[in-house]
Amino acid sequence: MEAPSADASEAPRLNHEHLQPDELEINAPPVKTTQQNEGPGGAEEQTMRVYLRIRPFSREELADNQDQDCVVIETNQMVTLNAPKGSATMKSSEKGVGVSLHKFSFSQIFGPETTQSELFEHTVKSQMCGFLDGKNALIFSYGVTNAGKTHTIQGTPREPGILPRVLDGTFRAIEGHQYQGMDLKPYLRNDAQYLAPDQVRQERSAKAAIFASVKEECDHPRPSGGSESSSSASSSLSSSILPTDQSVMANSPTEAGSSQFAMWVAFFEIYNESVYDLLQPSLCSKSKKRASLRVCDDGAGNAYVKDLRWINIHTLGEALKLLQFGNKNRSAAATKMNQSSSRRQVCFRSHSIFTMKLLKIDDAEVKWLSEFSLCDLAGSERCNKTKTFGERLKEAGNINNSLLILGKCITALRNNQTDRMKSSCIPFRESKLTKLFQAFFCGRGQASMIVNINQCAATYDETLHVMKFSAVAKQVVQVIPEKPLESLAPCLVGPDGRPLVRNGLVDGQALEDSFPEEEEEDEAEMSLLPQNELVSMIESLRNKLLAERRRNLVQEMEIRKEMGDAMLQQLMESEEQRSRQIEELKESYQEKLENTFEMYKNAIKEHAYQSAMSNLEDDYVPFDEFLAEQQKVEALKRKVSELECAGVRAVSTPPTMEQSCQTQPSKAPPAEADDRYRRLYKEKCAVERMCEDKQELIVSLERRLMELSETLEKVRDGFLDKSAELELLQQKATEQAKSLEAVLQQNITKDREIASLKAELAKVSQKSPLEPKPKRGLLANIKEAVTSPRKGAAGRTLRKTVMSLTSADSAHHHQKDPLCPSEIVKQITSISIEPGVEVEVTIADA
Ligand SMILES: Nc1ncnc2c1ncn2[C@@H]1O[C@H](COP(=O)(O)OP(=O)(O)OP(=O)(O)O)[C@@H](O)[C@H]1O
Repeated sequence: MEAPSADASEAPRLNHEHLQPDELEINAPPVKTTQQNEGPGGAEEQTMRVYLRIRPFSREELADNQDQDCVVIETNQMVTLNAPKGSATMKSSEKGVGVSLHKFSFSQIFGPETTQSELFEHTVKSQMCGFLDGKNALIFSYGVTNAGKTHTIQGTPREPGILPRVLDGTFRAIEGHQYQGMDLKPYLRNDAQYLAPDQVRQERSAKAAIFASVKEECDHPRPSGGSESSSSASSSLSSSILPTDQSVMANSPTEAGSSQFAMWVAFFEIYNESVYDLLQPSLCSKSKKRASLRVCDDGAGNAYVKDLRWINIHTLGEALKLLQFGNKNRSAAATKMNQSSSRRQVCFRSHSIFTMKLLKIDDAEVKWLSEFSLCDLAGSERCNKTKTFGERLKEAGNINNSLLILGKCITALRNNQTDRMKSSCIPFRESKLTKLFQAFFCGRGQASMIVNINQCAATYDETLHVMKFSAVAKQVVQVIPEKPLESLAPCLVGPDGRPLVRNGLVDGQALEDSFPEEEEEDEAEMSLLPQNELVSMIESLRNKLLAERRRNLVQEMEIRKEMGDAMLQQLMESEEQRSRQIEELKESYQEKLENTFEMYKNAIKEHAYQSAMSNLEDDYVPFDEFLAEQQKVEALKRKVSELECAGVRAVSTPPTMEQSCQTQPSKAPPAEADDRYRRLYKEKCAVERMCEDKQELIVSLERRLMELSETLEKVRDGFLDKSAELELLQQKATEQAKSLEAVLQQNITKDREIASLKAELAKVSQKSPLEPKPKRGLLANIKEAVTSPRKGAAGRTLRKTVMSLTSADSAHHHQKDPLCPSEIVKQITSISIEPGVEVEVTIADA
């Protein structure tokens, strides 16, 4: 194992001591990475080729800060994975469980800059050459959703993937040697069937129907749910491959001579553990329910898909049309893998398998038949991370289950090979996928795997899981027999051992009769056995059944646990969301309440002011006027006193004013003085009258002033009363807000209790899953808490909504604005409120 880099070893969590023995074993470079050993009988022994392809970051991912150096390519065979902060791996390593750095070795690593052509040259091309020489090959792409599996297998019109390149290479190699008849067709898994003329006609019309519907699609394109296929795909694909891959020309089948080649293809998917033909013309309409196909045994231990449609093709264009047709039928879904992104993208939810069969025909005799399958596995994903539910959860469960079984098979194969003493059963038959690929793992052909990963920090844990899986796969040793090719020629024998091939051709009807379906064949074989053997067989079958059931139970538990976890997570999240909503509601209610009180306060103040002003209006004397009157009085008083003084000075022995007025003068004054005296006396009397008038006016004004002061006093008292009432209302509102808060607190406590009960429920459901009970909406609870009358205070609380006030009492006023403050004030003042009676006012939301 390569030593970690200096930087890595300095980091506290990255040293070797933290590496688990498991990891050390996984990361150990395989003994037979590139070398091939000679097996018994000249068989070729080699480890399974496992390639790693790292896809480049998308612009969105870079913007989302997904580039955290999680994947570091050390050499072209060694890669290091560094756990990013926040990943489950990092969290476990921080707790001292596991490590944050993992190293993995591969047959070859292809970085983000690798082109499709380079990938093809260094991975699949050798297998394609083997295919042209009669060898079987299987390529499967494995990785999490959105890791680039489909891009690797199919590619785009501008960057064709390995499948179009294999097709292109094959057609170039057999160019000029194509078998034009359609009467020799693949049959079962390894054999060929001779077709009668009417069967040939059926084949031709089936093919024509598919191409017609593809043409229709091209003429009336509709939004594609899958890959980037388009009407121009075939031509652009073809033109983009042709100039680059000239080297393929050199790989024409060995000793082609006068031999001819027929190419047949099939395209199917495994979705929710059911096999569906993707080349069924009726499928495109999607109106009919799809018929699932059976996986049967051909009698020689090879699984095949019964009734699968095989189409004879002669050009790359035809092949690409079929690919395009099949892609439209694939089960896909829109996913949001990137947590922070709202962009959804279509991802395939099934394993798709495109199989090519090449028949080498010499003098109307099938010399050999080779098979090349490309399997685009559905993306493995964590249900709880991607928030899958319903149908998606079922799909994810099936995908994860079939990948789990694939992993089990590979692990069992590796274990059996490393410790031949402990040969354990390999569970190929537990899933359709492994059942179909079993032959490849047992030496029927070369299998290789392309592991696709992205470098996103968000999917680090899943990527690590994929890498661990591939590390095990890489240690599987494949034994491929080096038999002469002729011995692999299609051949069938019946139960009596007689070959069914006549003149190199297979009699289809005889085959149908001789090889019933799997179950029937088992029965037939068993009936030939003696009774005691049958009993022991039954016993062993029963044991197997029990073991199988146990395994299934464990698997079911695992799946249930994962589903339970996902549901629990979802529930917790919805609880969190609800608590947030409650908080928001609480805040908005409080704000509304405060606004309402502010409005009331202002309205009451205004009302008090208005009423004070209207009282004042009646008795109002402008201040200037009042001052002017007072000044006049003062002036008059001054004049009186001046006149008095003047009178005293004018009369030498002046009588008192009273004497002068009431008695006759005792001595007659001289005439001049008498006149003057009289005049003065008159003036004095006039002034006195004026003084009296003014005095009266002053008195009356003073009285008015007193009255005004009293009125002002009253108004002030009224205002103080209103303020006191307002204070009371405010206190009431505060109490109400507190009680609302208490109710909300109770609700939150109840929600917490519910959450803890759910957690318990989830735990219990791991043992015995229960249906989750429907819950009462929290909003309903809040509404009820808010609207239900408080007990105890019922007798003292007058409830009246402004809405009802406005509608019942003054419906004709302010119809469009029920919360008009002046209207509210009027309504309030129209209610006579007894002292000590609380008024609770609820503002109904307009
Ligand atoms: N090597 C690459 N270079 C450029 N773009 C790539 C590469 N690999 C993948 N992509 C892009 O990444 C996106 C996801 O790729 P793709 O659909 O092949 O993923 P997938 O693993 O097949 O996903 P799923 O399993 O969900 O179907 C596509 O937009 C594809 O074009």
